[in-house]
Amino acid sequence: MATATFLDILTRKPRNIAVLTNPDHELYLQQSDRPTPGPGQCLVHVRATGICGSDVHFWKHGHIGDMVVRGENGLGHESAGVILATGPGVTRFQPGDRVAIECGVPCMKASCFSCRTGQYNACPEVVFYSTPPYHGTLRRYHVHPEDWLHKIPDTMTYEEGSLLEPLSVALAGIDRSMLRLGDHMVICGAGPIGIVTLLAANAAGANPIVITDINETRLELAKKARTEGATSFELLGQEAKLVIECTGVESSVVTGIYSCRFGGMVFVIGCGKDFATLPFMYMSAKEIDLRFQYRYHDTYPKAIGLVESGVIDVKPLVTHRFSLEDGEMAFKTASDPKAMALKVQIIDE
Ligand SMILES: NC(=O)c1ccc[n+]([C@@H]2O[C@H](COP(=O)([O-])OP(=O)(O)OC[C@H]3O[C@@H](n4cnc5c(N)ncnc54)[C@H](O)[C@@H]3O)[C@@H](O)[C@H]2O)c1
Ligand SMILES: OC[C@H](O)C(O)[C@@H](O)CO
Ligand SMILES: [Zn+2]
Ligand SMILES: [Zn+2]
Repeated sequence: MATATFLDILTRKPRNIAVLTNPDHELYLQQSDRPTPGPGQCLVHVRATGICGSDVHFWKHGHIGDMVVRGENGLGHESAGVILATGPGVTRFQPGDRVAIECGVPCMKASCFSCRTGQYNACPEVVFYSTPPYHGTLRRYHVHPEDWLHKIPDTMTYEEGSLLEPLSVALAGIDRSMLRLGDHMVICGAGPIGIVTLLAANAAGANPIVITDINETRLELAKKARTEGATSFELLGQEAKLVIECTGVESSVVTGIYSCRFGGMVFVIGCGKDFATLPFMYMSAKEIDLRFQYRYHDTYPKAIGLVESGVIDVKPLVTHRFSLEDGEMAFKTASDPKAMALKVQIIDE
């Protein structure tokens, strides 16, 4: 069965295709040869990839902070697929296994403080696929170290597998924000990160939850995506104990700060400008904590369990689907507010 899958796909689709950008802000498809898995690596046929706000940002703006697009750069880091072949020494996987790809591959050396202490998202040598200078996983064939692949159950779709990545961001944020049952909460921004944070915060017991956006459609999508049981969706009734900021836009961060109660916390997931002006002394007089999230560590197993058990339903996030060949159109849709997209997926059958 697995061998048939392998031969079938390679015969039908012998060439690798990827979606790339470059320092001139162009977006294009590029063909290349199918890679061969080396020791400890698996060859994955990437079946579903979601477009992240960061992918659009690298394309349109050429950088996020000091991560700069300096050459041709493949996009995409929210991917799931099926293993077609394994390299020498691979022990945990075999062809036919369905996997989610964790795109940050840290060094894991004992001499690396971040890796040694479990905060591998801070590894200075991390290869994060799609962050320059590393190509992304928005490609047909991708080789990946087996250690950073996560088996997904047969009941989980590839799309859900790819959504484990933004869910990982939200889970890491919820964890570090120390959200507690019954916390009054505001989420700024109803993009995919804001909505998946809404789903996770709802599951974690925040109540009530208010979500903001400047785009009505996004707020409607947030309402649709919320799970049964989320209450008091529109009225907080008092200042927030916790604000999770999912836009990175300065004015939104400031609004978040003014929504906070004495001793509350503004937890920033969104990526914004290099410098921001904040109401410094207001925060001081109200003892408002400001914390940040940078990617995630050790979230995939938890995310798989939450989706598999139905505690978090990520499916409503997907609004548009395109083939890999239509990758350019997929990015235009993801970045055009008139398209009213939330999560755009690129699918390769
Ligand atoms: N920290 C991390 O590790 C991490 C990981 C993934 C994504 N991100 C960042 O998280 C952010 C959200 O990602 P996304 O994919 O949801 O992006 P997105 O652009 O799809 O969503 C952002 C939303 O914010 C809304 N918005 C803009 N200005 C606003 C304002 N002033 N008030 C309220 N809402 C406003 C937009 O209308 C949009 O719906 C991005 O900045 C992304 O780069 C950070
Ligand atoms: O989901 C992961 C994020 O998009 C990336 O960390 C990005 O913000 C920078 O590379
Ligand atoms: Zn991302
Ligand atoms: Zn390291």
